[in-house]
Amino acid sequence: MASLTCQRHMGASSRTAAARRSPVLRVVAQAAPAAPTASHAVPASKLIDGKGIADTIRSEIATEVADMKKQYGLTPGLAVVLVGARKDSETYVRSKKKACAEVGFDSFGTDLPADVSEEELLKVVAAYNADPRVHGILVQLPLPKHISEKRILDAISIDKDVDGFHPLNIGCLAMRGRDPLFVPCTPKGCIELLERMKVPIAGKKACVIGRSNIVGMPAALLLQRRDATVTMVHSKTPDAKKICSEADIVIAACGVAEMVTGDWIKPGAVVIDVGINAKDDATQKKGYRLVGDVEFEGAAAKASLITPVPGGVGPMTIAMLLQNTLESARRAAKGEKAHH
Ligand SMILES: Nc1nc2c(c(=O)[nH]1)N[C@@H](CN(C=O)c1ccc(C(=O)N[C@@H](CCC(=O)O)C(=O)O)cc1)CN2
Repeated sequence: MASLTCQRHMGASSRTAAARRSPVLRVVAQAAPAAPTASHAVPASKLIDGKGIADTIRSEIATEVADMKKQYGLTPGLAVVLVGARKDSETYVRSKKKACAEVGFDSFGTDLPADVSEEELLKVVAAYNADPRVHGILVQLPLPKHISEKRILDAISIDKDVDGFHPLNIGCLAMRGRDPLFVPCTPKGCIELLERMKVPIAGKKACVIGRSNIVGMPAALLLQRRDATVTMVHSKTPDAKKICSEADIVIAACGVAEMVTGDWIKPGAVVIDVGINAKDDATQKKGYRLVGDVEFEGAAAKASLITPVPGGVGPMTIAMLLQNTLESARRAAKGEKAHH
């Protein structure tokens, strides 16, 4: 096992299975006719424009990449590994590669069939671990059932773990006096939205709904590191609504479409919705529309600020991935490496 010195760097079931990964598309059938598209009815001053903020971050990154190329002759490189042919995963992988091209990164990709063996996948990861052109490695989740996600994520070099899912990175996130090399992209994006919107976090009550390894748990740790008083609620929490309705900041990542209704929200609270669910909507060309884990209009009526779905947290996930990869390339340019 690697012995890690990571203080050097700083930076920052349908129901339950979906909640473990996020933001991810979940399909929700709906008998009643579709409601009108949500964010139209809400004043712009209440909306957190995740897409706009992500675009700003991406152009900041493009400038830094150009500088890095000039100063060090180094181009950041991201490797994206896709196993199988899930439509949503294919879309996210395509978006990641496109985002790389737009900011001037090199991107590397390996697409493997759904029945690939764990050993083959481990070989691909090992090759990217050893490739000096690659500064970040991302294995798109979820993986097919026969592959141990744990084994694959553990195999990614912590120096290149731009998803921040390696247990050593998560462990450092959880410990006082330690900093992870990388923070998982979706929760990092949630905090970046709060910070760019100048939402005070220290001393505030925060409620994180959902306890997944990739969103809920790291989001709670990040809020706590910023001196919020954090309560995590989940499917076994008695009266989650009451706890949530006392929070100044709500991060909803439970994987249940529109579960968080207006009566969960304290007047003036800031609401960050991580969910992405497809809801039948006959008025839409595709026959569905995307909704979050928050019932948007009801929550927006109570909140001071709220993220829409789509256009909220989702685009930030990719912006944070680029940020993590850039940071990894910067460390490589400076010859920094975690101790193994
Ligand atoms: N290895 C990883 N796998 C997965 C992660 C992850 O962070 N690392 N997260 C999710 C999926 N995801 C990135 O991979 C992701 C999800 C959604 C979006 C996004 O921009 N969503 C848009 C809507 C897109 C649509 O129309 O469907 C939005 O919310 O506006 C980006 C990335 C699971 N797997």
